[in-house]
Amino acid sequence: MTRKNILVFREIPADQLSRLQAEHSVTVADAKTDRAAFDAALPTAQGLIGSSFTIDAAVLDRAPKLEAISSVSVGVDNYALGELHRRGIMLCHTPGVLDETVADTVFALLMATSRRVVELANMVREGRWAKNIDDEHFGFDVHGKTLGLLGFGRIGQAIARRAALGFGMPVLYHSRRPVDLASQAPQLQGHALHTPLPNLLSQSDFVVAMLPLSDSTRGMINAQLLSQMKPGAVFINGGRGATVDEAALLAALDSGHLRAAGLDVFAKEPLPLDSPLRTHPRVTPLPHIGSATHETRHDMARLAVDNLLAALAGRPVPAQYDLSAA
Ligand SMILES: NC(=O)C1=CN([C@@H]2O[C@H](COP(=O)(O)OP(=O)(O)OC[C@H]3O[C@@H](n4cnc5c(N)ncnc54)[C@H](O)[C@@H]3O)[C@@H](O)[C@H]2O)C=CC1
Ligand SMILES: O=C(O)C(=O)CO
Repeated sequence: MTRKNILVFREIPADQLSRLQAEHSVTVADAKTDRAAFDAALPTAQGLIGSSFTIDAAVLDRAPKLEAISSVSVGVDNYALGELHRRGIMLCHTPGVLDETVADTVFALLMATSRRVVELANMVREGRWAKNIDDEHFGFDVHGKTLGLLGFGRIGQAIARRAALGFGMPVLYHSRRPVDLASQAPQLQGHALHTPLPNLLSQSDFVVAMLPLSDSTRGMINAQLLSQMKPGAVFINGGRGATVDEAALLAALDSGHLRAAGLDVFAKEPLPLDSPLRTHPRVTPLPHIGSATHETRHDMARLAVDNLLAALAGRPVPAQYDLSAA
């Protein structure tokens, strides 16, 4: 079998790197921290594997031999999809293996915002627990409340299962099209309802965004949408930061219309030090850790390596991203 040139543009676990090295010539050059080495390897690269780096037309122009990119992520918003399609370069990603872990993270944000976990833990740590806790420190229940999901795909449904089956929460969802629960998510039958967006927003105690970033979702969660949310509702974003107008979100928090926000993702990451979201007392910010467990990051890397090895060998690829609509 012909050995091909693979460029690993963000570190992957050693056992998965070895699988690539067994079959191909591999260069490891972090695109963000070792840019010169990355640039030097691009002209001969036939396969790329990594994540969290923008691969646009300018990068592709310098990679004339490229056959396939394997992203160690399910989201593909940092790739120039139309350019990949036009140039006949395959894109692979890691759907499915991270669903449960990301849903856990979203639930951590639901609990943290509602029960004021970070704020009250800090009160104890800083020696400010001076009297019995009373209503000044009370939170709000999560169980039994209504959950509105923007995005009801693989991860949205994993969140819905936790909410409906574990926390007794009615689930309303908004997606591009209704999901046939009987065949695709039987556990959610009778628990989740495809709901017109205005109704979902006005009825939900928690609105969770689990949307991909695309032309249709960029800035979708804007002032108008936020104003339709129930007064006192909590907003959680586990999808992509740029689906939200962050200034409008801050205004909705400051006016008291929204009670709190839990954010794993931001329009700009890492979150700039001068972002008011970083220190806002009613925002729980996380550094994009949705899938960041040892087990799941390893599973993602393994699937990404499976994808790339199959793509370069011309075998069926486990998780190819469909570029035909790009
Ligand atoms: N915080 C984190 O660490 C992570 C974030 N993500 C983000 O979550 C996204 C979703 O992942 P999956 O559930 O696997 O994707 P999916 O493709 O299974 O589901 C996407 C859902 O969004 C809906 N949707 C898309 N465009 C829409 C629009 N314009 N209006 C209404 N609904 C729309 C679809 O109908 C579908 O229900 C990823 O694309 C990624 O950006 C994924 C993994 C980890
Ligand atoms: O997979 C993704 O899209 C992420 O954001 C990180 O897991």
